[in-house]
Amino acid sequence: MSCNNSGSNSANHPEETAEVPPMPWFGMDIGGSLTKLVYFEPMDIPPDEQDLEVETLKNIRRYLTNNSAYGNTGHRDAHLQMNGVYIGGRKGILHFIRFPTSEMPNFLDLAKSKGMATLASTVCATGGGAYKFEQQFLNEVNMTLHKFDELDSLIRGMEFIEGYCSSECYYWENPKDDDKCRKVTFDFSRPYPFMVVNVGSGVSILVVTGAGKFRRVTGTSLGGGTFLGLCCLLTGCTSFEEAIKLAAKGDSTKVDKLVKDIYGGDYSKFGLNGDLVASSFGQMNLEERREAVSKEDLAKATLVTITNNIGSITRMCALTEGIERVVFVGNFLRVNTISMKLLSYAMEYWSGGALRALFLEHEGYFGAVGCLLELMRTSNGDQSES
Ligand SMILES: Nc1ncnc2c1ncn2[C@@H]1O[C@H](COP(=O)(O)OP(=O)(O)OP(=O)(O)O)[C@@H](O)[C@H]1O
Ligand SMILES: CC(C)(CO)[C@@H](O)C(=O)NCCC(=O)O
Repeated sequence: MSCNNSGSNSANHPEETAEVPPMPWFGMDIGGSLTKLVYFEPMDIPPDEQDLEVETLKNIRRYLTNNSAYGNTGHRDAHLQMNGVYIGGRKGILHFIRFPTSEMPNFLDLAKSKGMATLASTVCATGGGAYKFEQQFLNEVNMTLHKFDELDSLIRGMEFIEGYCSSECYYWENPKDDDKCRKVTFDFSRPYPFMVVNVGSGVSILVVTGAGKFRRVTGTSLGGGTFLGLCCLLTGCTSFEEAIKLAAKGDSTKVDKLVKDIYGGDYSKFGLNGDLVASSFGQMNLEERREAVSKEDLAKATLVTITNNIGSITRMCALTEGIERVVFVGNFLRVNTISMKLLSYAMEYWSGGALRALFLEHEGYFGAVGCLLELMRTSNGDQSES
């Protein structure tokens, strides 16, 4: 990940250097589908401190940084790694790790086996799971979770990373044209006001008006979890990656009813192009149509349905709020250029070019980063939210 360190966040914040908690430094976002773990690996350990460093701490560092897969389901996103980051007056590397939240019992076993319970470390967590798993963390690894709000953490993490990486923010140019479509870096140094659409299991839509100033406008339960759940039901696939691969090969127009299927062409009076979806899954009431579709078509139709619904709600919010820039984040967008391009096109098309869809490279990790930053303010643990 190419990040310049000249952003405003590369300066050491006074509150971050005052008194810092003992290592290891983690930020954890325990979501409805995925748990995101951001680990700060210090690169400036003086030799005398290296000698003093407890074996457990060294082992944890080695284990996390030497592997990119943990068990069957944990992954480190090495392509997102950020070098030369200053946090809490220390210089180091940020590592980005994820695993399914359903694997939490295995994660706790692993943490126990690596000796986490013997370290006097503060663990900061956000996301619903910080509340749901609080007791398990205490009982099984003797860890008290310091909990932070997921949306506060999200915004804090976005501001930090955007200030660090000049190429973090981008948009898709010519999203409808496969030959001309390209990813273009967007200068997001003067961002306010903007909207954030966080597409996780469910979707939260926020309006951000200044540094750390935001409100949650609305949300929808039809999100990334819905796409994956429906796709598993309809196609028999068993993972997000598989669902996206199927969708990439499918044709949703065999599943959906288009305006031209109803009108025979455009519905010109109200500007509805014939190729527009009039009714998602609208062909599937007929047996012969059902027999003619493949699981690839069904996966694509599911992806298009969920994405267009998110796009439609977003557009209405942006209109109501009078906002022109929308940043889409969340792991639903992971390896999912189909949805990013659809959202880009939909924002542009329906707003007559006024709205721009923006995306961030560290798409699903901002909550965990924000949480790690909060850790710097909790050396004595008194900032935790109840
Ligand atoms: N490897 C994966 N396994 C499961 N889901 C994945 C994976 N990669 C991407 N996804 C998608 O990302 C979504 C989860 O995104 P994210 O991690 O941002 O949300 P979350 O924090 O789990 O959910 P919420 O914020 O609603 O609690 C899933 O619903 C799925 O659509
Ligand atoms: C419940 C959360 C905030 C958990 O991250 C998220 O999944 C969400 O915003 N769901 C949508 C809830 C709604 O209908 O507004």
